[in-house]
Amino acid sequence: FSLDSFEIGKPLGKGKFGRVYMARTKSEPKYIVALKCLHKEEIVKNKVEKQVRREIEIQSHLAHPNILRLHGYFHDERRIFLILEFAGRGELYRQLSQVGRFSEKLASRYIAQMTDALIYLHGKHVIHRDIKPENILIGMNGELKIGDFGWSVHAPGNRRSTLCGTLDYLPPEMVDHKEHTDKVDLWALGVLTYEFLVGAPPFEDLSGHSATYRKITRLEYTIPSHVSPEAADLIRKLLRLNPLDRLPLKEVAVHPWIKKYER
Ligand SMILES: CC(C)CCNC(=O)Cn1cc(-c2ccc3c(-c4nc5ccccc5[nH]4)n[nH]c3c2)cn1
Repeated sequence: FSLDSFEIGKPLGKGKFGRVYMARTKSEPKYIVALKCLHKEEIVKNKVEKQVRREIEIQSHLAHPNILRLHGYFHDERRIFLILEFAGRGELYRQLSQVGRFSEKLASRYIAQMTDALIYLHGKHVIHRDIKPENILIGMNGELKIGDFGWSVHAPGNRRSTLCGTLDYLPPEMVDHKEHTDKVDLWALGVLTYEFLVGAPPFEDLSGHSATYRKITRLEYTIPSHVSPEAADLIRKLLRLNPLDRLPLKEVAVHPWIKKYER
């Protein structure tokens, strides 16, 4: 592949270190993809070439219906191009902000898909570490696709550089810069379940980062009464300070709130 193999369409947003465009292969079969353009000088300037190489290496070996595919990549002297799967219904956080919060049925089916994807990732000793609505896309048939692998590492990981963006999904062990395991994704799954049902993350504190840190490390959150007892039970079993106390993925997959709505 080269840039010449594609007709470039509308911009789909700006991911990390670059922009993403809708694109179509010129030759038959005409394939719609998301073409991400990364600028080499940006990558070098931000000293993330190792991370980008690792992310490309990780993502190119993953194949799961709920994980966004990296079909391939190529580069010219200035840029790296990633040929990513096009997700037909766009960004999950947009859907969530449009409707406010999801029904129990939709939230349960989404969490079941995320659980499947995490079982697959952890089976390959990959920790995602950045599960949040902004990194999840929706496919043509309404299925979720985990996108960005900006922070995935081979377990056990120990994040070095500072995190940018929201802290809402950070588990206590990462707040305290402790060594962490794949159990960080279980915490994030609990935060995601809460946010799908409530419309805001459990430890959100708009007054700033330190307030959010404090709520996380003290496990300060409340579950609104409209959330069903089964969903509340699952949230409580995932949002545990001790990573070893969090419900394992195999048990999440058969939890009553998940079984209740499965197809
Ligand atoms: C190597 C590393 C630094 C980057 C590797 N990871 C990514 O590139 C993660 N990433 C995926 C995207 C992305 C963004 C948007 C889309 C879309 C998409 N489909 C849409 C439909 C309607 C409206 C918006 C849409 N965006 N499909 N696939 C995408 C893929 C952006 N960054």
